[in-house]
Amino acid sequence: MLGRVAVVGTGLIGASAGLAARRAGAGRVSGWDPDGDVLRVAAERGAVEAAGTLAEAVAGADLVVVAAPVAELPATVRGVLDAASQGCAVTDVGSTKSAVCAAAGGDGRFIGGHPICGAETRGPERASAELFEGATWFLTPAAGTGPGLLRRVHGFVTALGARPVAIDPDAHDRLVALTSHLPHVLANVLLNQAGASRIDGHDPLQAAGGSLRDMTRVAGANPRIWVDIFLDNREALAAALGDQRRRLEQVEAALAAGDAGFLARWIAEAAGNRRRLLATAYDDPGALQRLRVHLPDRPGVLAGIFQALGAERINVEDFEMEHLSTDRGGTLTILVAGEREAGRAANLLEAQGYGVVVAPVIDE
Ligand SMILES: NC(=O)C1=CN([C@@H]2O[C@H](COP(=O)(O)OP(=O)(O)OC[C@H]3O[C@@H](n4cnc5c(N)ncnc54)[C@H](O)[C@@H]3O)[C@@H](O)[C@H]2O)C=CC1
Ligand SMILES: O=C(O)C(=O)Cc1ccc(O)cc1
Repeated sequence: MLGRVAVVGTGLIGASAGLAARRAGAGRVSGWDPDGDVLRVAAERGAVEAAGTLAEAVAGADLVVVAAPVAELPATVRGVLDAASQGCAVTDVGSTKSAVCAAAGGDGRFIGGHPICGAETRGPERASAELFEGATWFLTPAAGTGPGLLRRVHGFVTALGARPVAIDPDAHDRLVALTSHLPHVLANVLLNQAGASRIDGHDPLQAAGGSLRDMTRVAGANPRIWVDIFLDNREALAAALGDQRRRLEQVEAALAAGDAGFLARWIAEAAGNRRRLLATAYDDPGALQRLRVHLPDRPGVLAGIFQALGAERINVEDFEMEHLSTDRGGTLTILVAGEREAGRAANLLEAQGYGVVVAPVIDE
């Protein structure tokens, strides 16, 4: 039983938490956001019941979820702890944990939190009750955390479909510097580098293939969130960037020396690491096959393909649609488990007149 929940900051993550809490049977979900329009939309979407003030939202709650931008979290969490009852658990969803945990000053009611999921968008318009399904959700219990309150936050995270993982706040910040903040920095660097270049009159962005698109999905993500995250985690991020620079220098040196052996070993090491990365999302990543299908830009084409695969009971593990232009159509990438299934899917789509390229996701 989730009891009464309050959400402070009803943007993308806060409103998603509200929707998911309601779906999981929370008694009542009240919400507050300093932006009246955001709060109104969150309420219209059924994520929260709008409260007039932070104190009104928090009054009578068993659990408060603070979902404000990282720079606002220390002061907001302190304000929530002042307003909340002695038996109320308080958590947050911020992308960094050290500063907000320090600001809570050892108050046993606060347990930091961070769901590892999201979208390159913001605001309650895009909120979804399913956002947290299957996601890792870090929690930072401390020595003074009350066991009953930890059980409440743990139960809340589980009820939203996520997997709670306990971690020390500083370790959390070093870990996400590597897994999330560094990739976001590099996505912006890659696009700005290609975007600022002209090669013999050509704009590289007009001629980019799948690798640039795949590596820059998160470029340009919500600056209201990401400026705060980069600055708040600047130490761990600087260390990660320093290590990155040394690794790039190794590649530069191998290129200068024509060291094919180094390059082959380096690629093989990355293939092994990619297998371990995918193993967290797929049961047998080695069996995954990637089908690339070029599609015309016409309504119903995608539905037709999925219906045909569904009728043959071919399970689509994952897919992505890359739209090129109205004239050039787009590329559909489908992941299917097993060579036999991939072959069946390719035959089916070729019989419908599509060109299909099949390749293993991990090329041994
Ligand atoms: N977007 C994502 O993919 C993820 C974001 N996070 C974290 O979740 C938090 C919220 O991010 P989003 O929902 O994506 O951003 P958002 O921009 O959609 O929502 C943030 C909301 O916080 C409100 N806000 C600003 N100052 C506030 C204050 N002092 N008190 C209460 N609310 C305040 C804003 O008006 C806005 O509605 C951030 O700390 C972010 O680091 C965590 C995991 C994933
Ligand atoms: O995986 C990523 O880096 C994302 O882009 C989604 C995301 C964004 C912010 C977080 O704090 C956690 C996950």
